Amino acid sequence: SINQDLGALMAFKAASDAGNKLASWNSSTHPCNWVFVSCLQNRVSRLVLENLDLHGSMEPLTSLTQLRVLSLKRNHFSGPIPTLSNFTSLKLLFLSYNEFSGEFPVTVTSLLRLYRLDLSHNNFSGDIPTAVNNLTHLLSLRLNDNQFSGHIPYLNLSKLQDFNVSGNHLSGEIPKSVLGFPKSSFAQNPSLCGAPLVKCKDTHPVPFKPDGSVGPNIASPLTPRSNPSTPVKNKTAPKTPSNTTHHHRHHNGASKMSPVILIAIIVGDVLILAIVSLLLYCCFWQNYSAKLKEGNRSKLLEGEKILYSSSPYPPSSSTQIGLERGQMVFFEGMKKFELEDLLRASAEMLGKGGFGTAYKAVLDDGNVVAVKRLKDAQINGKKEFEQHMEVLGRLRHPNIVSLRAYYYARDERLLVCDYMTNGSLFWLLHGNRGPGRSPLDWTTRLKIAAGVGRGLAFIHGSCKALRLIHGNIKSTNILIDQDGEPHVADFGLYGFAVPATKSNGYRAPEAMDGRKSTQKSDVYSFGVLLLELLTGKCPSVGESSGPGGGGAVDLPRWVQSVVREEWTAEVFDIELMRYKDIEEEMVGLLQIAMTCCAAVPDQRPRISHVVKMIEDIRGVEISPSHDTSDSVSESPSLSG
Ligand SMILES: Nc1ncnc2c1ncn2[C@@H]1O[C@H](COP(=O)(O)OP(=O)(O)OP(=O)(O)O)[C@@H](O)[C@H]1O
Repeated sequence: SINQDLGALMAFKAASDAGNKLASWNSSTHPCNWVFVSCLQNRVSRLVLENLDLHGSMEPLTSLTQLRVLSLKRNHFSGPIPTLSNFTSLKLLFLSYNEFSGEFPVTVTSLLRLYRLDLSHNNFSGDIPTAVNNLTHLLSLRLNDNQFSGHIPYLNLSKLQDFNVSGNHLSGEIPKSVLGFPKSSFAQNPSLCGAPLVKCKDTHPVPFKPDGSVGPNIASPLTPRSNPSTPVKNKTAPKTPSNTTHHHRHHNGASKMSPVILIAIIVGDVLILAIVSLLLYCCFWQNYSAKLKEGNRSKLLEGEKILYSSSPYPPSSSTQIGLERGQMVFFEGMKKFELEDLLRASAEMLGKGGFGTAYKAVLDDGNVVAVKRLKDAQINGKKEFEQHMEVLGRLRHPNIVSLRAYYYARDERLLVCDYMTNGSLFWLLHGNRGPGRSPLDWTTRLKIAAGVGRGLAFIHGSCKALRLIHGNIKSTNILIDQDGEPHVADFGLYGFAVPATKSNGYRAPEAMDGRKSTQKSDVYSFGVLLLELLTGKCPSVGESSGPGGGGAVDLPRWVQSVVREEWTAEVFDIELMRYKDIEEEMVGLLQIAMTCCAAVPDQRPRISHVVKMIEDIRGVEISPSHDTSDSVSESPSLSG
């Protein structure tokens, strides 16, 4: 009960807090209200006591049976770690930067829900036990900067993304199962050898699995996570007997062959492979890239040609510039220019969407704008188009892309908007996944979620009579400006669209059968966008518009299919695993996203309410410059 938790915390304070840093812990108040303590269902679930000059033993804490998160990082705890078997709910355990000593705390290996274990920067010694393999959920294992010795055991942890044993006294060859981790994961172990460190001098035997078979490379950080469209639980393929015998057989067969023949075969294979690759490169790639360049150029020229075909005549200087075949209309905040200026501007195609093609245009005066050439679609007539633009052109909000001008002619319709220098959210989330990518950190994602919500809430609330909707919320329509602020683009074009019949991954179920979108279907799409931010997965079913971050998925259905306890380990973007203490915020946003994605439109909240809920997640204005809670953990060894 909570009284038992209170007793444990008071005993711990009495034993460890000589400096009285926990002065406000007082048995006459409820422990769930104490600093550094969080509760779930009236039990202590989270205790983060970092850098508080605490000493002695953590023993009294071991009776907090409902603890999920425990961090005692950067204190002066010493001696062996007590028995931790009572922590059956524990998911994150951070004991780094203390003076703990003794053997690896083997009772930790019975905490089957654990997915982050950080024992780094202590004085642990002895072997790293093979029993760490019991911790099948482990994403992060840090044992660096201790006195561990012996071999690194064979690790069969398929989810492991972050692994560090550097700065110990480990010896022998690095097992193949952890081969994919970088050098820094193993550095400063003078007797450790094999890839990615220097080759072993003696031919050490390949490390064997506990059952004696040769270990395949399972725990590589490059191993992709399971495909979310497949059933979620127990995705680690069990090692079948045939599997292991195969490795055995291979190993035995190879050992019978003379090393010279073996080397000759390998060298031969590599040579053939290299020649074939070179030929393929010469034949196809050069051809392909030439075509690609030509294709882009011709598209641009084609665009320009059509633009020039509706070439203007000397314009007047009034707001509405009269043209023989069309009119350029400017809205507030745009320095007037002539259509000719636009046509003369150097243009670069940004992309093609459902409504037309977008270009970046640099005007003579250096102003950069985005120009969208609309396809014919369902634009009924000039009057209707103009009325629509008049409404859109007046909308101004820090989180929407401002429409600055438009041009209407019989066969040409252009929209001129602010150009957003940092591209779309789609590219920030899914582009360039792989080495060298800088991931989108958690605070930025939260800030984008709140900003997009505010932009959408503004659109929904801007014209009560018209009940404006966006109709096409998706990550390519969220553009980021030079300050990293998100802007909702392409609003209001929905009115020109043919009613949709197919899913694009974001569309609400009721908006797919030809029915009109509503503000509630916008909320659904916004919910999917939140799931995209949280999972890093691309929801664009059937629309391959770029490199997806792990395949296209029906995100609401997938998240629903994962049991809640597994959300953290299964659902969240692996790139977010490097940030600490954000689990509750992520779960909070996930819950909001799922409410937005309710199947019945009436059960979805209004967007203004959603924005409030997002802002309440952190309780302070969400801005990266004031961020303190996303501490990037030291040397994350994620490589993708
Ligand atoms: N104002 C802008 N500033 C910067 N880039 C833009 C701007 N408008 C569009 N883009 C870029 O051009 C690309 C194509 O945009 P466009 O709006 O034509 O298509 P889309 O968003 O992919 O699809 P849809 O037409 O269904 O909205 C977008 O992915 C975006 O990156």
